[in-house]
Amino acid sequence: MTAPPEARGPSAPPDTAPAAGRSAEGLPRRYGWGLAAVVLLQVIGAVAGLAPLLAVVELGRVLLSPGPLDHGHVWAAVAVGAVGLLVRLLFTAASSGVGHLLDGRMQLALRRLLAARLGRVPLGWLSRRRTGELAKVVGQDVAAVHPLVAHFPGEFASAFVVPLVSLVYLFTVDWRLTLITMAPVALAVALVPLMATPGRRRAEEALDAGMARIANAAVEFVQGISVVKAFGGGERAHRAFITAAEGFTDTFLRWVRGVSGIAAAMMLALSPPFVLLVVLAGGTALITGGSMAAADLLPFLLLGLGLTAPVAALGHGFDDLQAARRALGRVREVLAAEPLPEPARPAAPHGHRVELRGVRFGYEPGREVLRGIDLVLDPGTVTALVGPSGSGKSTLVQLLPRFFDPTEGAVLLGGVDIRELADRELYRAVSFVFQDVRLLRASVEENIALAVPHADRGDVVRVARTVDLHERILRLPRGYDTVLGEEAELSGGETQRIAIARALLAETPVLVLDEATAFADPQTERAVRSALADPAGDRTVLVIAHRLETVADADTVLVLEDGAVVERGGPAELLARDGRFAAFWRAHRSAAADETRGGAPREGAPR
Ligand SMILES: Nc1ncnc2c1ncn2[C@@H]1O[C@H](COP(=O)(O)OP(=O)(O)OP(=O)(O)O)[C@@H](O)[C@H]1O
Repeated sequence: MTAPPEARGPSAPPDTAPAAGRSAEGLPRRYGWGLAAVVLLQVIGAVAGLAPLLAVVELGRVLLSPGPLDHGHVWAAVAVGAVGLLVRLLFTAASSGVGHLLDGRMQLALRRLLAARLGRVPLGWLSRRRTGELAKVVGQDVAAVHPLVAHFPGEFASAFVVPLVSLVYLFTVDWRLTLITMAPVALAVALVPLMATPGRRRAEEALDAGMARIANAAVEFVQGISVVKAFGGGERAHRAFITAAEGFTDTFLRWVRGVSGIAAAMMLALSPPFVLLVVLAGGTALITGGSMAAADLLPFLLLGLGLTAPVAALGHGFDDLQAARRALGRVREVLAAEPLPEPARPAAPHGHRVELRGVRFGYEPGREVLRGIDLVLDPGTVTALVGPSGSGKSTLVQLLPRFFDPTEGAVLLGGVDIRELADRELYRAVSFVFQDVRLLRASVEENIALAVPHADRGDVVRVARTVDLHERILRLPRGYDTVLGEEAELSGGETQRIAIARALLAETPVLVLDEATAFADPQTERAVRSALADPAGDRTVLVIAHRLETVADADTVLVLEDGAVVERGGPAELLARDGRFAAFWRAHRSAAADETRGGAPREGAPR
């Protein structure tokens, strides 16, 4: 199902519509005329480039011919040569200009397509991808189309047209020496298929994969460097990088071994000395045999070299071309990622009661992480989700903001399947604070007001006060205008509180929260509590609870085990039942007691 234009998010630029001709495949069609112009200009330039050579041939003929010098002929040849040179200069420059312009446009279009697609893929798809991997696709891989657009079409066309025109001319001079002159090119062309065997393609793919492994190992090493240093595991982390680099060396050597023989043979066949040798040997034989005039050798010497040069250039471009083809393959793979289906006719939710009906979900086929979840979250209630690590808590809460769609069953908001809601509608209703908070390289104010871009400063300050950040922000170099990540860095707890402030300012009726244990400072705990306490009293809250306080204050507790709800009810009721929840409670209470060195646990008893 594709979304009609009106169903797209407000931020989608108009050029990103996935309409016909706006796919990666549609790009060559969209820029077809431009590409044709690049080819035509290049061909005219290249053919005009033959004129100076022919002029030299003519001059040779005139100067070598017996009798008085025909000045008119000489000047005509010089003029033709000069004009040819000028035309060549102008046209190849124009071709290159248009090619680079097109290249810029196509790269922009591809990046827009990628941005549009990345904006529509499930959020969960993005969180599973490595950052380095996607950055490479959007950056380097898109840039790799450069030779494909700016250089290859023109070079490819002239590599055919120039030799063809030259050959036609040479045939008119002497067909036998023409055939001899063609021998080096024919030899080189015969070697081309050996450069594109499946084995070589595999070797090239292995080379790319090896490079990607190095990039990932480097990114991971740099990202985790602080942890690695702190735990003295520097060598271990280096090892991943070194292993990747060594693996790459082996792959590279295999690739070089496979290609070097063919490449050397091609270079030899196309090298000027070899071509000259062939032409001279053939020409001498014909001249001494008396079947060709000595002056006729000149065009073969001049144009013969011109036959091989474009083919040699093509050979160099071939590797770039292969690399571009593989890069485009990776771009296409991202573009082929299934977007979350959007409804053709978005429905409107009635209220903000959340319901999960028979929800099943697995990241991979055959391995279910959620196995039939039924639950109702009523407005004005806080539901705490507890359960052992890996039981599926994060997966479950991520279904509400549509990180993924359930494989079976449905998530309903206000009685409507969230798949039937427009994105905008869903994110107006549901906000989330998960552990992995990303701040934008933007001002503090913009970061807090992400969901409400036109919020006034007063509101931003109000939520910042609620999460205990106001004083801290005032201490930043430029207060609320400080650009995060550039002018100032925030701590983990402060980052969490920015995310909570963001959610509070959005005032969505549904809030999904993962209580981060990593940042359990008193201020962040207070911020979480203010997020859970709703003055208006009708917010629907689902929280992955790690602290007993949160559990104790919840209206309902759900105990999740192995993807299924094994217990549900009020905390006091569950405690009285002495089942899974009671065990969880006791375990956490003794942990909390240990933390306070045997003192009384901080958490109160369930209501
Ligand atoms: N992106 C993913 N791709 C594949 N499997 C995943 C992914 N995320 C989680 N899982 C798997 O799904 C199962 C449930 O994970 P989930 O993170 O939902 O559990 P959790 O209860 O939130 O755990 P924790 O409390 O440790 O965060 C685990 O077995 C996990 O390995």
